[in-house]
Amino acid sequence: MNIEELNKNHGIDGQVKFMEGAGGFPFIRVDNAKGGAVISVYGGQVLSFQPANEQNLMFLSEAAYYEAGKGIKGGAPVCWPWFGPDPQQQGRPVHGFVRTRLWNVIKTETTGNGDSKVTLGLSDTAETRAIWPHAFDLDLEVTVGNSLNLELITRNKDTAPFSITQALHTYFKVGHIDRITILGLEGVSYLDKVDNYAQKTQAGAITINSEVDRIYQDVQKELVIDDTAYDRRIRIQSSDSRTAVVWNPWARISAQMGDLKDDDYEHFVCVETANAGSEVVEVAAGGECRVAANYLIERNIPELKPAA
Ligand SMILES: O=P(O)(O)OC[C@H]1O[C@@H](O)[C@H](O)[C@@H](O)[C@@H]1O
Repeated sequence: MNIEELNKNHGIDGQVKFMEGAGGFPFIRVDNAKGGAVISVYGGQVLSFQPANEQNLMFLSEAAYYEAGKGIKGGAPVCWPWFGPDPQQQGRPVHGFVRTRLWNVIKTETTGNGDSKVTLGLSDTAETRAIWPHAFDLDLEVTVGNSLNLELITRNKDTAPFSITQALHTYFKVGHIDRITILGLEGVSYLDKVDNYAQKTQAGAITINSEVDRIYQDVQKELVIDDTAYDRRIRIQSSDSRTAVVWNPWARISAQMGDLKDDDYEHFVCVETANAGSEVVEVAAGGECRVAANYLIERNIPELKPAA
């Protein structure tokens, strides 16, 4: 992909700029009055989002790999057409294959309210059909404004239905893992991956003090990460998703992962907007399905302040 041509065809003066990023991958720098973002065309992956006068929303590992065939650790990887291990146990990659593909730039635009919108896309090729034998168009629409909006659209170009699971596997930056609470999953049942997929029920808000890897099912629309270290709340509003995945690797796994520093687990949590576990989506021939997440940072919430 030629950066000069990308800028000529899709750059927007002062707002959307293409550049060569880490690993030689094309990156997109988005800036407007409300916030900024960096998007990698490799992986179709937002790497950072920073509303004006705010800390970054996202964790991006300093030890991340920027190499063809490897996922970039951090930001918002796209897991598709399956979430987690290969559902057919054929040794295909965990979380599918689109996070390790170079996507196409479909279009860039400024919306009516001054947000910047970038649409990336990926379609089947002989190589993808050898991994997953279906014809598809996959689009990711990234809208950068006061909040960050991600919408993933799957179109089935085949003559037969296909089934997918999927996730927006976002890594949220937190002040310290000891100082966060995740709200909105109280009383919700989940599969506990660190306890052999045992089915459990969430008692109260989530706090994290050991490895957590859970698939929550029948989830309502809004979740909140309440971060008292950064004195902010991240509001996660999901559409067309009934599954939420909460993941923190904790110390041992963080130290084992080559693309995380030993203590990185203290500074992120993944709260993923998904269709996964028992929520498998069937897409009719010629049909489409969507999943979307909106991330908004709120600060200085009066009800969080101690009474005067
Ligand atoms: O592939 P990544 O980005 O390292 O993420 C891996 C993790 O992703 C999470 O979504 C899964 O629930 C975990 O089981 C898994 O370990």
